[in-house]
Amino acid sequence: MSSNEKPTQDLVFAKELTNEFRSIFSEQAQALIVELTRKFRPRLQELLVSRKVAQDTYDNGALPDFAKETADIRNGEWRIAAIPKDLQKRHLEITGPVERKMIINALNADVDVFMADFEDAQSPTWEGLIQGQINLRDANLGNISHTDTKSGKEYALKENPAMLIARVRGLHLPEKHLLVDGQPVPGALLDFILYFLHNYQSRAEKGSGVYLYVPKLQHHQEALWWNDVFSYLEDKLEQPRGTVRCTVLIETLPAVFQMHEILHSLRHHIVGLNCGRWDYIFSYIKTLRAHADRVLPDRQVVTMNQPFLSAYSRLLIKTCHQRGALAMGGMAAFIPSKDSAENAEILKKVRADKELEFSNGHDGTWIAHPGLAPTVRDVAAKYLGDYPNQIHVSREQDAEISAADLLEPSTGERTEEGMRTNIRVALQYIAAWLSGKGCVPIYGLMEDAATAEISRTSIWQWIQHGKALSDGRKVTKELFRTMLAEEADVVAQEVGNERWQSENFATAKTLLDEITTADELTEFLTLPGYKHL
Ligand SMILES: CC(=O)SCCNC(=O)CCNC(=O)[C@H](O)C(C)(C)COP(=O)(O)OP(=O)(O)OC[C@H]1O[C@@H](n2cnc3c(N)ncnc32)[C@H](O)[C@@H]1OP(=O)(O)O
Ligand SMILES: O=CC(=O)O
Ligand SMILES: [Mg+2]
Repeated sequence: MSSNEKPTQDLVFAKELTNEFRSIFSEQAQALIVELTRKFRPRLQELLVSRKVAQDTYDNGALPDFAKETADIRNGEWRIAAIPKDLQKRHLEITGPVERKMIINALNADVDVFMADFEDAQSPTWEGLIQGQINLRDANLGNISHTDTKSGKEYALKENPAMLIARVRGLHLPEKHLLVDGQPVPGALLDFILYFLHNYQSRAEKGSGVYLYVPKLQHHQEALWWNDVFSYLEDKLEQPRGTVRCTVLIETLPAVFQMHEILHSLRHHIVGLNCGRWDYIFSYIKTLRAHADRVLPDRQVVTMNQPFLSAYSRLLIKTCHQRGALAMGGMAAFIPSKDSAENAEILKKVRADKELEFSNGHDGTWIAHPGLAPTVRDVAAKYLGDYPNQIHVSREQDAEISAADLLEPSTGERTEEGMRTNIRVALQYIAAWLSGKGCVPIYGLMEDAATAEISRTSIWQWIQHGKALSDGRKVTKELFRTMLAEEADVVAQEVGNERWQSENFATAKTLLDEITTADELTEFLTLPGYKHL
């Protein structure tokens, strides 16, 4: 097949392609998008319906549990395919959106891996995503460079940059700018096809594969769908089985009960699981939305020390090591401060969080900012020394972790300050996301799609269950609306009138109001948000 661009009849672009974007949508790319969409979209649509069916059972009182039908897989003796050498050591991974400057900075940071994010850290604007594909193609070719238009600063790759792993979008997100047979192409499928097509050759020349993170799975059948997609494109492009190697984020509550099954479904393509703790907390709220006894307290107290989160991390490690897979830790949302005393406190908190992860048995972990690398490297070295990972450390002797442990209700207060902070954070994040920025610093923390989801669903859940704040006031729609008006004024003061007007704050306020006061929980804030992009 020629790789010259020639639009096919079956594929409709909502926007005219720029010359640069045409290099991404070659004739071959277009044909693959049509073929794989036709082949895999119907099954994906069924899987998304199954999510709703499962949620109905939880809304009717059932709790997630380990499935009887798959006990054989959980109890069987098997391991995933051997992990490629260049993926065995992942002590430290930095993450960030697929922006050109960030990619270069991340690949040059003192980390083992850069997770380039089409998901939580990336607002899915058409321009941002397709430019992101160009950026990652150039990064894998080793010829990425950038000049900052404001500062004039030049950016180029250092020798031996970090390993690049791309995270595709979640299965729920459509790509409305690209239609096949009149319907949007699944965003995740598009990200995968383009990333595979434009990078498999440069990766193979390095003796490496196409490495991915797969987010937000809710069922092992979804893992099987991905497995089939990977195999199909490998075969189509005559690449060996296992060219794609993925790490799956366990970041939904239903998925934690299916970790063996997910590893098994993807055993020829997977290398590990990751504790995506922020989406996991969001999913805990979402899945248990109807369960009044499991409503979470203030976001600030839902740390990895909460029993349900500790059980999740420990079970993930035990499961992975039993199957020869890496057990990756998650993101401490702290970012460095310019104030040295404040920064020392932040580093202390990051160190404590990472000590907990590595001492539990994680093989690596995430940071949001290069300034955290020395601290976390130090912790990794303490636990792993010269070992690439601690898969050899069996957790078989650890106590059983039960469904009850994974679902344990949390203790902690719901405070007025917690509620007001949730409102300000969600408002500012949604405004940033609508303006094309998927990850922003807010009040000293990294905020992205997953953390913002916790803020807004917490309030929704408090309203639905009529929970009381620590001062005795019941959380109602009226109380929320009063606070939203007040906190919007605070944010307007903080950001100034010009930014408030130009950066979608008014739209964000309306959207936050709608999704927080609706009686039906909005599945993802990015779905109604996407209508505005
Ligand atoms: C829940 C989850 O899914 S976690 C995964 C998704 N989230 C992420 O990926 C978060 C990634 N982190 C970030 O996006 C950023 O760190 C932010 C937005 C939180 C803060 O960024 P900034 O405000 O630019 O931070 P700051 O001004 O301190 O940056 C200093 C330098 O470090 C760079 N930097 C900061 N974070 C990163 C990063 N994650 N990767 C690469 N470079 C980075 C900046 O580009 C800047 O470079 P420059 O000096 O060349 O201009
Ligand atoms: O993707 C990571 C998370 O914590 O969510
Ligand atoms: Mg996530």
